[in-house]
Amino acid sequence: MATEIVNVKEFQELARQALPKMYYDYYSGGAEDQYTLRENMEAFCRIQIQPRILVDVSKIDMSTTVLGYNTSAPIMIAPTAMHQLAHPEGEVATARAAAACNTIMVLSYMSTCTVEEVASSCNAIRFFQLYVHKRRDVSAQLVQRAEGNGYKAVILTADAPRLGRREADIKNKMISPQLKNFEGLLSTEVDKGSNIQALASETFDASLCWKDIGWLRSITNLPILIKGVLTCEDGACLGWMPMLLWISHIMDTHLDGGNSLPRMEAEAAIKAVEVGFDGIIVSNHGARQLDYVPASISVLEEVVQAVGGKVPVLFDGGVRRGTDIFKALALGAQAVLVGRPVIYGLAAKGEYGVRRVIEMLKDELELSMALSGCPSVKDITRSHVRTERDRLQSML
Ligand SMILES: Cc1cc2nc3c(=O)[nH]c(=O)nc-3n(C[C@H](O)[C@H](O)[C@H](O)COP(=O)(O)O)c2cc1C
Ligand SMILES: CCCCC(=O)C(=O)O
Repeated sequence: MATEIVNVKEFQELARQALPKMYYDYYSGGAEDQYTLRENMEAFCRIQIQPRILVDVSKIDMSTTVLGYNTSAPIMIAPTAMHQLAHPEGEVATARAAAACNTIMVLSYMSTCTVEEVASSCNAIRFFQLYVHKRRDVSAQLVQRAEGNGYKAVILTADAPRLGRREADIKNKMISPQLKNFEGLLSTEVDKGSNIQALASETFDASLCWKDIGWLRSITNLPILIKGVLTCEDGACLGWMPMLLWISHIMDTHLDGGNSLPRMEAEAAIKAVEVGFDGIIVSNHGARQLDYVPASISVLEEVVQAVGGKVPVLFDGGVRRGTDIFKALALGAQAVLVGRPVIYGLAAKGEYGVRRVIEMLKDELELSMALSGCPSVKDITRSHVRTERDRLQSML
């Protein structure tokens, strides 16, 4: 008899056994040295939980809202490309699992099932992730199809003017399937170099910048969130060195103020709000773009502070445990998105596997809340966690 799967991480090994190496490497890999890939998970380990005792936790309520939509728990499915390489039912299976768990799914611009197929497969609440294509009319058509098919928000991924360097994909000559969303719109059969790389360079508009957001507003009435903008060294410095914060405070107060590192971080967050985004996703793209950026959990708090509650802040990168979700909520995220574990569940056991992944994370979060004295998500506060920065500050 097969041994019982007891946590999300164990699905990774099942996926490795189920998938051709080329696809497993594509899903699991990160950029270059994969430093940030390791950091995304290890940074969670450096945050401790500070539980409260003797709180009535006989009932735990994990439900929350994201952009006004009710969800059973603050856990969403991150946009990840090409689910049919993991399982023949692809994104349709993922969406059905999302519906069964009452969780929000973000469909990738690079999906293998079409926007319409996913929409008609179930009643999951769906958001649509957007890459801005070099041919703007292609992206505009996709956004309008999503809006017409009941997707509730657009998530603009802003950390991919070019594709990160994933060396396994280069070695494996990773090939992407034909993406049905683009049938009749453009050819995705590109056969030079690493096909995935060629697909990306054919697609991504590297000239996209802040001033183009007006164009995006003009093509849709949906709320627009921005994903991946706020992960930079600035936040990590702030997290690691309280002295730098102090020095920067002095610089801000007494010098020109415009060039200090933490200020730049805050400005990026504020800019996203000023430009009119309806939400922010703190993300380093699962460590697949620029290597040596900080773990996304280590910059979350600075972003939350800079945004100051004006729009919701969501989070992704390295979430593998209910305690990870608890930590992200304590640091100010409204919900987390989960990327690879969902694909591993899909590869191992199809729709059922995705459901199990989400259920396991929900069960772990519920237990974490009970054991830390938090009967509802709003009871999870900043003082329920202790970060490295807190520990360093307490030494001063
Ligand atoms: C295989 C794979 C494909 C991805 N495809 C996309 C994509 O099409 N669009 C996007 O915005 N992000 C994409 N991402 C990034 C995820 O949305 C998310 O930021 C990341 O997976 C979160 O980290 P985690 O995998 O540790 O949970 C992809 C990630 C992976 C692993
Ligand atoms: C060209 C496919 C890009 C999908 C993506 O965002 C990723 O693999 O991280």
